[in-house]
Amino acid sequence: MDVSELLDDLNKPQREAVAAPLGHTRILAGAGSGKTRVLVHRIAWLIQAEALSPANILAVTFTNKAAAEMRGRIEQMLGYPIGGMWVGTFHGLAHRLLRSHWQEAGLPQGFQILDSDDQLRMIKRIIRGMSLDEAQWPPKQAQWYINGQKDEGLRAAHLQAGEDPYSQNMLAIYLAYEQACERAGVVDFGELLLRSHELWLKRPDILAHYQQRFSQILVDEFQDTNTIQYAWIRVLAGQTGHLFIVGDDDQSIYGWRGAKIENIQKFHKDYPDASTVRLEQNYRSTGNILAAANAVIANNSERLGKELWTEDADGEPIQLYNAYNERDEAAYLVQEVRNWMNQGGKRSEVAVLYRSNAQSRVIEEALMQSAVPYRVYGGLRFFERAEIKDVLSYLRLISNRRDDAAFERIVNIPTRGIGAATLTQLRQYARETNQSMWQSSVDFLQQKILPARAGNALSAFLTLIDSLTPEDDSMSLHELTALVIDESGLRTHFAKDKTEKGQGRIENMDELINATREFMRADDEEEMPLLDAFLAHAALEAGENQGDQWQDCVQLMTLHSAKGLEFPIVFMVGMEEGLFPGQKSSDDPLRLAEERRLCYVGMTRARNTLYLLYTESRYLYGQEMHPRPSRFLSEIPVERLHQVRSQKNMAAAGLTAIASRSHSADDTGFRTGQQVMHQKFGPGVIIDTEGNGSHARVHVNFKQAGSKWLVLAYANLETL
Ligand SMILES: Nc1ncnc2c1ncn2[C@@H]1O[C@H](COP(=O)(O)OP(=O)(O)OP(=O)(O)O)[C@@H](O)[C@H]1O
Ligand SMILES: [Mg+2]
Repeated sequence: MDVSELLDDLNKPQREAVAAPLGHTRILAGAGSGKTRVLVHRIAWLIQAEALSPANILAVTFTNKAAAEMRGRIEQMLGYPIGGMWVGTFHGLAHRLLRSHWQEAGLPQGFQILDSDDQLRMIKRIIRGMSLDEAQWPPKQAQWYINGQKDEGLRAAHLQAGEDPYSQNMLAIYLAYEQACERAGVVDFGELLLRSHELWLKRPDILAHYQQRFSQILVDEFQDTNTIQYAWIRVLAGQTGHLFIVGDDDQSIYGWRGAKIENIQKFHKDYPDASTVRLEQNYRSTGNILAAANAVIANNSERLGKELWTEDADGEPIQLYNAYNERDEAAYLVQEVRNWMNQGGKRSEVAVLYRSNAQSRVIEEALMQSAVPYRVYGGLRFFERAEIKDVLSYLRLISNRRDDAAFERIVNIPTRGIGAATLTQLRQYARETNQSMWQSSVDFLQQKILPARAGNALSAFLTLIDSLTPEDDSMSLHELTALVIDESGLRTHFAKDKTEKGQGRIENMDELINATREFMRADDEEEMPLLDAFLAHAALEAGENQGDQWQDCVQLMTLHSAKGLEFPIVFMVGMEEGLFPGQKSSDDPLRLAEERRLCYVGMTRARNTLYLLYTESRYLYGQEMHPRPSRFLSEIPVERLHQVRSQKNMAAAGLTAIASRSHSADDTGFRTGQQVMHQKFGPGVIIDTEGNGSHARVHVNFKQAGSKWLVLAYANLETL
């Protein structure tokens, strides 16, 4: 593609933006108006028309997937690879920077990334170590506090506790957490940005190097940057760098995680000479979809205000389906997907979007039963599954003995007789001597502090890790992974669990071996040991590459992770009050506005057909609900909607659909929703049933004991 062609498939304001003179540019425009397309063309323009080197360009995208697509698209346009360009997420880019400057940033060379689950465990331990009551000081709350401070660029040292116990304890936990991370040589997600930002501030020479290099900085989805991310960009741009930011205030959906819509306006104040381009033509959706989305978002106040129009025909009306319950909802969805496939459509052209991850299970089941391949983005991702994290923790400890989170996770998995008392002693010693758990263990063994049995068990564990650590690089990563799974005893451990769950865990571990076999280091990671590159990949990309990349799959994801994407067919499920908008948002105008933006994001993902589904009754989080239809549905002009079936039919169809399934009353003698009594656990409600005969199981939500799966043959349940 030569220079003139770069501008061919663009409208006038888009061309203006792509070919803008070097300087600061802000693009403010609604969904599907070509913002991302303009950003991609701009990069090609910088290289071709402005004769800049790809190495001068740094582009920030919202997901790793978007980054890969962007790179591919530009290479396709230019006809050659653009290795030197940096494109990635904020976290990915910050991570890359810290890998190159670990020493200057005060990190160990093999520092590992702590994902939010690891982080929570660590915080839990700290709270216990401080003898605080976990019920009164929930670890999740402390995690939220810590991450919130980091998003604002604040360390414990920057903060001052007030008089109240809340701020005092939170600050103390934050401080202890920072020290524990330091000791373990691990960084959490927020730390990646915070630390690279600090690195630049304390090392002007390093900053100058990057400022000289990255004269062009482009940011997609700017409306969802938080304080530290914006600060990071500003520092990098300095006096000479040029910023090209694109965003849509109506699509800001991460306020709950510290994103600041205001950054869009702040940008204008911080860079008064920036030119602003507005795009108003939508190229993605049909007239009906666009009109409906515009009508919904119009209910928000305090918008920067823009209208979108399309040259497209109205297209099909929006399909509104009133399901009987969540299974009926899933059954209808599967039926429509199959219709689409029968017409020659591809599965990957279909997206199912939900508000909460917990909604995916029923839909997954329905798709599975009909043998429709699907892929889940986000949610319980492959790399977040317990057994995978166990194996990864072994690998992490193999790579870095100071990784306390990994040590703690697997020291007694599978059980090897290292008890809580030993661990408490070790932790205390580690804190006092400011050493890792590993080093503390070594000291303990040398000084023969532990009783013989505990000492032997601990010593066996250390020997195991040492023996698994390769001495040279003659062993491939997947051989090492297989070895770890077998020698650690994890395989035998999980094989003892004969249920499907246990089987699934083994399959997952085998899939991990596949993942390590297929893993290829990125160009910029050549210096890094393959194992470390893989561990970083596992932490950063969790879930994004799940399933077989090449298989034609229906795409399942939360509304949040659908941002920036588009699909010919979109199903939005669970359009119900209490779920979407969520319960807590109903009486908080700010949160409600954010939910509405999320609805706008969801609707504008659809190109041709949009389905909105809601149910009369739903089991979620172990409770039965009888929700009202979402208020967002009533904000859509009726002439844009087509009610798919009448409510009465629906209820009947829903009932037969349920009765015809294996999960029905005939198999177990119980039905969902039934009240039961258990001798030990007390009263509860059946929330699911499966299997039959002696294998029949019921899932019961007990008032006191929480939810449990019980085998009917042994449960002695009484109906109430
Ligand atoms: N001038 C154009 N001519 C034809 N198609 C276009 C044009 N501009 C954009 N498109 C197409 O419209 C769709 C939406 O574009 P894009 O994804 O860049 O929009 P966006 O503004 O980034 O949307 P979002 O806000 O959802 O991120 C894409 O399929 C894109 O290829
Ligand atoms: Mg976009």
